[in-house]
Amino acid sequence: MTSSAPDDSNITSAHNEPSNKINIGTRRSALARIQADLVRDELQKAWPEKTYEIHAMSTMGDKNQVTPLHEMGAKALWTHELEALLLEKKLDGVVHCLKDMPTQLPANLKIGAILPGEDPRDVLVVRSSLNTTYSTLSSLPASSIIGTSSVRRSAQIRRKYPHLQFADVRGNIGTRLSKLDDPESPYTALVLAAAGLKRLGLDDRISQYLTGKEGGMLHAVGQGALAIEIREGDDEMECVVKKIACWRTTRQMLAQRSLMRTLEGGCSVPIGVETEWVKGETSGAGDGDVDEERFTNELVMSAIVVSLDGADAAEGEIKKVVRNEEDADEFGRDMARLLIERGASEILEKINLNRKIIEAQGDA
Ligand SMILES: NCc1[nH]cc(CCC(=O)O)c1CC(=O)O
Repeated sequence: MTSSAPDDSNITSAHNEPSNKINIGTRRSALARIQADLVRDELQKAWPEKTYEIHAMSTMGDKNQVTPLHEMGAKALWTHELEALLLEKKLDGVVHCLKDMPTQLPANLKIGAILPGEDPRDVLVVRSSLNTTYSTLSSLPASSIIGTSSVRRSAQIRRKYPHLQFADVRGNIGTRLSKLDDPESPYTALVLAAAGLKRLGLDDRISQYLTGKEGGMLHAVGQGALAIEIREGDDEMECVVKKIACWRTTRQMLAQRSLMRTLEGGCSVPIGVETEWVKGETSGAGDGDVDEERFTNELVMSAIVVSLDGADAAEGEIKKVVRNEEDADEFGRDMARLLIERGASEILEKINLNRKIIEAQGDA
């Protein structure tokens, strides 16, 4: 009934098949496959009469692990080959970590559904040989090397822990963990997303959970959430995936993505965010699950834009009633406006200018 195709050649045209067969695309990493299986299982529960096939494919982003991320056109690399198959109707939906999706999707594609979120936090993973000695960022000795290729992570850590150093680390989560533990490795610890580790059953590698309060680290926009990308106008597929969507997570994520879109930051720009539903003073009248919404219709968002060296930051926190997706979008724009008032544009302009100088010098 379900299988993982080893390569593109196994893909048959979905539009030639009976419409109760759903073709789901995903990347080839262990995590991507687990995520696709998770989505398939949920769909199967929601629509047991349909059949599902998962097509796992490697993408350019997976193959090229040498070129610095910000020089590769960033996020599109992980997604565009799968998106081409989606547009050709060889796939009906593509499962992504929402974090890896650009805020502006290609023409004729859209997010069909956002699923209930996994833990959105970043975590510290200390090298096996040292993880009984050190378990927090603050306990790491001076000049410890943190493996991360994310400027959002390194900039925020630099801000709070200026005695730490950083080195790039790339590859799937499994690859990164083996690089960390390799006796020859320079790394003392990595910072990773809790969601990926938990989905892989690697929670036992987590040394410290990082949040705004703990370690001064806000996570990436979209972190922890899975999204299903579909074609615009594919109303049938939209109806299928909407049944497994989570409206609460959807609104959080739309707010986060609206912030990022307004600030025009890609994944290579240090924007951190945290959102949480809290019990509001006003009640009822949402367009989601009214009973539940009565108790938690206010969204709190904390966000930060940091300079690469961690010296400058624009930060803010907003709490607001979010009753629908339009409110969520507006919430993100409000937060962007607040951060801009507090100097975010200057920080982002400086980062973009530095990148242009480096590119002009041909410095890979
Ligand atoms: N950029 C890679 C990536 N994209 C999504 C996740 C984790 C899972 C998620 O955030 O949903 C990861 C790994 C990481 O950052 O540690």
